[in-house]
Amino acid sequence: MLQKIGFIGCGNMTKALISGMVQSGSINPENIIASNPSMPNLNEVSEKFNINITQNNLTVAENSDIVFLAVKPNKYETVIEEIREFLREDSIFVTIAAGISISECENLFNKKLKIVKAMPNTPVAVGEGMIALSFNDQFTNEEKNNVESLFNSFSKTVVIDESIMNIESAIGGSGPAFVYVFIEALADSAVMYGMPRQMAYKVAAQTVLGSAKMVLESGDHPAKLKDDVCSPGGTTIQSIARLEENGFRHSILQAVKANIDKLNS
Ligand SMILES: NC(=O)C1=CN([C@@H]2O[C@H](COP(=O)(O)OP(=O)(O)OC[C@H]3O[C@@H](n4cnc5c(N)ncnc54)[C@H](OP(=O)(O)O)[C@@H]3O)[C@@H](O)[C@H]2O)C=CC1
Ligand SMILES: O=C(O)[C@@H]1CCC=N1
Repeated sequence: MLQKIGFIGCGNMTKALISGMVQSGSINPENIIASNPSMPNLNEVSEKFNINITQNNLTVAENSDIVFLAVKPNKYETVIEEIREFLREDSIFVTIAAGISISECENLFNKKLKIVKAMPNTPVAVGEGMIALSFNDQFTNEEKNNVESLFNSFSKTVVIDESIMNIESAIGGSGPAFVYVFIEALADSAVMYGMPRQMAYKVAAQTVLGSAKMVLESGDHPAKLKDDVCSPGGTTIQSIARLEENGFRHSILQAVKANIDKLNS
């Protein structure tokens, strides 16, 4: 059983993961510990979620069954060097860093460890996360199932081959930022015509949420769902024509390409 869950680095992604874990009710906050050099984020998660906190990464490394390394990719080498002798042989190490591969982590540890590459996104904080998982060759099927069950208890998950992890990262990990820009733009355009701003955010966000649910639950192709909204000679098709004229789809394709190019650089 994966009883004790540790986070090294308590930034935006750790705060979202802890929020999702605790609010799902599937993980007892007493079994979560996070470390960070500075205190403000630690105090925030301690006050909000009642988890354990420390400024010492080794306390997390030594006392956790599953250790998330949630620092920026450029800090990986230093932190792995710091903790490598302190992780237990049977611990599971989870890397969530964009663009860092399992084999890079294996090389930094320079010993056999159970390593999961996980790519979460911030909506995990509200129970609507998407997490992709890849495992190295050190897991039994039962251990993989246990890890998957843990992630499934607070998020949607998908197990993928690591060769497509950067693609998943570009749309699943980064995607929420694209969607927030879309929501903000939609709301701004309503504000421009006089709608109160908070009302505009509510209408725009609920519209995105409902549309996403239609894709997930109807099983219909997104193009069919779009066609259902576009009345012949109506208003929506005027907007769609303008979006196409301005290269909306191409712009998204280019945004994802830039993301993947950066991950591969
Ligand atoms: N944000 C996101 O949506 C996603 C992020 N990720 C990945 O998650 C990781 C973290 O990203 P994110 O949370 O956004 O970044 P943040 O900058 O918000 O958080 C990083 C945290 O690491 C802490 N830190 C710095 N040095 C150390 C150290 N030596 N030991 C322990 N903690 C340290 C920082 O503390 P301090 O501020 O005190 O320096 C900070 O709180 C990245 O690798 C990123 O690729 C993956 C998917 C999505
Ligand atoms: O921007 C980043 O580098 C991270 C990875 C995925 C989301 N945020």
